[in-house]
Order: sequence, then C-alpha cells, then structure tokens
Amino acid sequence: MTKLELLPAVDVRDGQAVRLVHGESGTETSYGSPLEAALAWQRAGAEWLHLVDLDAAFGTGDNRELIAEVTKAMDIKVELSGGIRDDASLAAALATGCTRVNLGTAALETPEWVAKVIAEHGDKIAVGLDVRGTTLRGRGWTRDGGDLYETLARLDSEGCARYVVTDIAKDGTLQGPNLDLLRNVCARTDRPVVASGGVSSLDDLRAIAGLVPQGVEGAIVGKALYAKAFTLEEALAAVS
Ligand SMILES: O=C(O)c1ccccc1NCC(=O)[C@H](O)[C@H](O)COP(=O)(O)O
Repeated sequence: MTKLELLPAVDVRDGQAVRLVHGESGTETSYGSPLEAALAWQRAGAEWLHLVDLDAAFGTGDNRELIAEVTKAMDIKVELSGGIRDDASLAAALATGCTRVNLGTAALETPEWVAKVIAEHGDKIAVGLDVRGTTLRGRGWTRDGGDLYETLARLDSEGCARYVVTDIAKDGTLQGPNLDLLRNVCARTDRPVVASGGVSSLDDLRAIAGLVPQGVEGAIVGKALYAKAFTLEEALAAVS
C-alpha cells in the first residue's frame, strides 16, 4: 500500500517559527529559528517540509527572504504556503526552488488567475481548502470565501492537481484531525488530498493513513511535533 507522506510544518511570523491556535493572529507560541526547525525535521528523516509565511497570509508584511533562505537550504521537497496571490508572489515562491506552492485566498478571490496558473504550472500548484464547517476562509483564514464543494468542483474542472484540506477549528489544537471532512472531500474529487490541522498522536496519523486508499496522500504535522507529543522519527515509522 502507498504510504502516507508526512509534511512537518514550519510557520513563520516576524522571522520566528511559531504555532497558532485556529490559525488566529495573536495566539503565537514561538519556537525560535525557522531554519533550525526545518533542518531538524530534515535531519529526522522528513521527505517534505510545509513552510508557511504567516505575515504574507495575514497581510502584515512578509518573510520572503527568510522563506527563500530556508527553502534553498533544504535537500528535501518543500511546499510553500501563505500570501501567494499574484504573479509577483508566485514568481518569488517558485524562484526559491520549492517543489510546489499552496494557494488559498487567490482561489477564492481571483479564480481566473488561479485557473491560468494551474494551466501554466500543473502539479507545482496545490490549492488550500481551509474551512470552518463547509465554508472556505481566506485572507489568513479571517474572511469567508464561499462553499467548499462548489469551489472544489470548479477547481477540479480547471485541472487543479492537489488539495491541502484544513479544518480551521482543529488547527493547532491537538484535538485530532477531522476525518469526516477528509472522507467527504475525497469522495468528491479524484485528486490527492493533503490533510492538515489537529494531529495530536501517532494514532491520529495511523487513522489518516487509513484514508490513503480513498485519496489522502499526506498529512501536515505542526503543533504535535513542537509540543513533543511524538518525534518525527516515530511518526515516520508509524506510517511506513
Ligand atoms: O497555510 C496557510 O496559508 C495559513 C494561513 C493562515 C493561518 C495558518 C496557515 N497555515 C497553518 C498550517 O499550515 C499549519 O502549519 C498546519 O495546519 C498544521 O496544523 P497543526 O498540526 O494542527 O499545528
């Protein structure tokens, strides 16, 4: 059986690796240097890094140079997220040499542009479906942006290669992933899904790995690693 990919997360705010609760600005716990965190996950055996520019997502500036520095220092695959919304931010993200980018707000606010870049860049583009219930949220998850399943159908028809699905209510809470949401999204698309938000234990990862046959390809893990609920080595062993 295909194994679940694990993507340890490094979310960057004001130059620091941080964790948020429900993705809300102001709930940061700081974990120091993003480069050190990313190198630690690489040393522990990660094949992927999920790297987020939270300032760009919230519109409070950006960490573009630092994100490029971290990405270039990695020997592993990097997924970049946060504030990639136009030609300039997409070009800067792709110029880092990342494996793919994750678009969020743009898929809700500028769908024509997203259709164009999907057509141009294929599987270098993933779309983040960040939801409360079945309502999508954009602008750093602060504004409603339409219905999950209508948007999913539109993006599927435009050839979107992959989705990163986050239940915002679970994100950063260590309350476990929303498996029903993942099942429901997988039932509506044949594109691979990366699960994000809420992982708290190795059993949570095993439960997500149980959805690989339905279309879940990977799981992003943030808070649980920083809170030392388990090590990345243990997580990789649990899903191998
Ligand atoms: O990814 C974004 O663009 C983003 C925007 C605004 C707030 C948060 C954002 N991402 C957060 C993440 O991707 C988390 O790192 C990930 O969901 C891990 O969650 P958890 O394991 O619950 O810490």
